[in-house]
Amino acid sequence: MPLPPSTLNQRSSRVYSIARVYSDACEKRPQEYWDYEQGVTIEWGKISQYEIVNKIGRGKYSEVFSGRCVGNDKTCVIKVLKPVKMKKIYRELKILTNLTGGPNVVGLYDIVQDRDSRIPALIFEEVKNVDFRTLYPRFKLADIQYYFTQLLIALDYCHSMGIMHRDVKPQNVMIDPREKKLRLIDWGLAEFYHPGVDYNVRVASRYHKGPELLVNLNQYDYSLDLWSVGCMLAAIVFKKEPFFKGSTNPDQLVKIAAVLGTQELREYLNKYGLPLPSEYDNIMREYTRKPWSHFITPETTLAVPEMVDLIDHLLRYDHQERLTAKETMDHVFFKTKFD
Ligand SMILES: Nc1ncnc2c1ncn2[C@@H]1O[C@H](COP(=O)(O)OP(=O)(O)OP(=O)(O)O)[C@@H](O)[C@H]1O
Repeated sequence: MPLPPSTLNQRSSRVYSIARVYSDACEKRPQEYWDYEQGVTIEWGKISQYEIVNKIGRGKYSEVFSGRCVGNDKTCVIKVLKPVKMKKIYRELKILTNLTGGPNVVGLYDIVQDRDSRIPALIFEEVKNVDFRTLYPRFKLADIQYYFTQLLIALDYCHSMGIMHRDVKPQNVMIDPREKKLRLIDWGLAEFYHPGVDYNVRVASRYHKGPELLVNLNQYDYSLDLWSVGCMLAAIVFKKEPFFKGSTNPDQLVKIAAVLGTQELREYLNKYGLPLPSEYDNIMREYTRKPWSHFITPETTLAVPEMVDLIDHLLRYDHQERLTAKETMDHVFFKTKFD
């Protein structure tokens, strides 16, 4: 039985931006692949198979525990979802089932449901993560090359599968340095990309939000994730965590404009025929673009020219100008040997 038409791939009446790569990744796959509106068929596992060991995290949308699988005594992570719209739960499940097994994507072992509350819990592989505030300050250029290649492999994979992560930030990149293992987690805000569709700009976490989200440019795409990668790299290299530290969402764009320039922001908006939202009327100032050398100090030994050039090609207002995940991996920074 064919599925009824979906609202998820309905194009806007004015299409002004389309992804430079993988724009047809969903359209070329069957509707069952991306349509989570009609509900998804879930093969529920047995909750009795898992035991909670202790609490390891609390997010906006979940409580996360380390756990044990009774059957094979393997450790796992149990993410108990908070009650949100079923549509959001279906989306996370559909995306995870499509991506699990992909390179550096956190592995989904099982989906179980509490008998009484019927609240779903997701069972994941556990990563022995070292907090980024401890790990990143110790990174040498070779470590950045290695771990960011792993992150870009995960991103290029999900983009090629028609999925934007939309919440890339250090807290969602689990790294086990002993095993040299990196896994991209938290697919709760991820979404399928369809060309010409207007997306909600209330995604990602403030410090890693791309300018497109802050100016209400709804036709964004995979390139949003590359802005967030640029923010992560700039924070590590210029020893400024986070690199853009806005106190509110509008202030986040002000912090970006103070580096990339206000005239350059206007040129970006003009290209796509969008106004600067009125919420900026009283807070945006005329900033001139700062050269990257402004952030170089005796401590920023990681800021070699290849690295600075890479950051420059990621932290671009214009989402269409940013390097894609693949282009980033091909950048000279990743081809240079550092010791
Ligand atoms: N597979 C895993 N291995 C190790 N730790 C994990 C794993 N999954 C989640 N965590 C921990 O739990 C925290 C919350 O998980 P997750 O980001 O998936 O939940 P969330 O409710 O969507 O969070 P947020 O509100 O930050 O988006 C993570 O930041 C991490 O510290």
